[in-house]
Amino acid sequence: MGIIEKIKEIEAEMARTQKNKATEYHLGQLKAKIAKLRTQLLEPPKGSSGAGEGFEVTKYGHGRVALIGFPSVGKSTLLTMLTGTHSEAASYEFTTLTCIPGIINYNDTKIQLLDLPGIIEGASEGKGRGRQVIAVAKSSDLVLMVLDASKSEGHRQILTRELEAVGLRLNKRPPQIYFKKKKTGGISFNSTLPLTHVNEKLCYQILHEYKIHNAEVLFREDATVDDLIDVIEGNRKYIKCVYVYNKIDVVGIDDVDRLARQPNSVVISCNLKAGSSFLISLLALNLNLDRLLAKMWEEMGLVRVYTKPQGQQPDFTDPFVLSADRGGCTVEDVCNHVHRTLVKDLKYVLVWGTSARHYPQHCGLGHVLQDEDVVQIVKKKEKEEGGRGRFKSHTTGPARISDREKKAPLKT
Ligand SMILES: Nc1nc2c(ncn2[C@@H]2O[C@H](COP(=O)(O)OP(=O)(O)OP(=O)(O)O)[C@@H](O)[C@H]2O)c(=O)[nH]1
Ligand SMILES: [K+]
Ligand SMILES: [Mg+2]
Repeated sequence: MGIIEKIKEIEAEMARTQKNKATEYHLGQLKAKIAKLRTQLLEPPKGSSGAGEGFEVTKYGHGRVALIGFPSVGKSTLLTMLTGTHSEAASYEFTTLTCIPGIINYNDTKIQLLDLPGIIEGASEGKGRGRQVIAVAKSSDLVLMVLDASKSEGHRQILTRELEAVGLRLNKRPPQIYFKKKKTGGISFNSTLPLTHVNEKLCYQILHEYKIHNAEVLFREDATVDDLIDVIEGNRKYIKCVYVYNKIDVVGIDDVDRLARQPNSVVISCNLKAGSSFLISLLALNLNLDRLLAKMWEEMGLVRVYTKPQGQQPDFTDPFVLSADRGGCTVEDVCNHVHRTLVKDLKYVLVWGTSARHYPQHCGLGHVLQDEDVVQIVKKKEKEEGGRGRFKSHTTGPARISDREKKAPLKT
């Protein structure tokens, strides 16, 4: 029996089993069995890179965004409109067969946008090009789930299920469960609060299913069995998702209004034909793509940091772009962007902007920067070479670092 058949069989058994106190252990065990099989399913066939032909696109720019959706919802049309890169669009399904990259220039940053083939129900089991598409989604910083505003709302749930089945978790944070495998000592199970979904026995049973007999488990929130399995599997990818309802030109204003009010959603139209009603043309004058870009930017959480040479204005067209998800946003991270060895030469930085308590603030390596902050990097050498004098002219406070900072020079 193949893996998919095994999953189907267990799913059928779960559907048959009534949910109650007496069956919760059995159901938990079945969930763990399915999770293990799904992980097996994800392992690339021996000898392949896993990506698949036409899907190996090099990362480019400051972040990667993937367009995921059913066929013919308008993914390619949207890519062409946002990036200027042409991706074939047509009224038949599966027009796009590979991964097509484009670049969005936004707020002085470059964001890689990837057009992908449509995926269908069963994609997680390998239907269509589902597996390749999902692998690309996993490599992204943000997923734009493109939906057809005129089609069933169930599509959003079906797609979410497909992505969840392969370990993607949309707009969720990792469960607050500490889990560590041990060599000996048995299983220690603790929680910092009363649990309503999982107890010690259920936890043991799940771990037993994974043949784990020595481990430390600490629940820091009232997590579920599924959360526990996610933590044990350890291969889940937590990724942000914006739901993009396209083709609002073909639905009524009430539907547009309802969809636009859903969390993490943006309504757009890529196809404003001459025949559209006056109201819709007004509403879609700019097709709401600017709103989509703004939402995308907000969700990516990119942090632009401008460096200011002494005695000069910063170059506001050329930021260093950092991200908490990709490498971090501290002064140290900026230094590493500027030059590999800068950290060891750094004395401190002066910071202007929203992360600073006063302007400029003296900061060390650990200081966390915010979008549009300006930094001036002061190196140790500059002082010895008489740089301190020049530097002095830019500070409002004393240009001397305090004795405390001398002892722990790079900590704030
Ligand atoms: N009415 C309307 N039609 C649209 C809109 N956006 C795209 N279309 C049309 O929808 C059809 C499918 O568009 P595509 O861009 O090929 O869709 P896709 O999601 O890339 O499709 P696949 O690559 O086949 O998965 C085309 O005929 C587009 O012209 C829109 O906002 N409104
Ligand atoms: K199409
Ligand atoms: Mg397409």
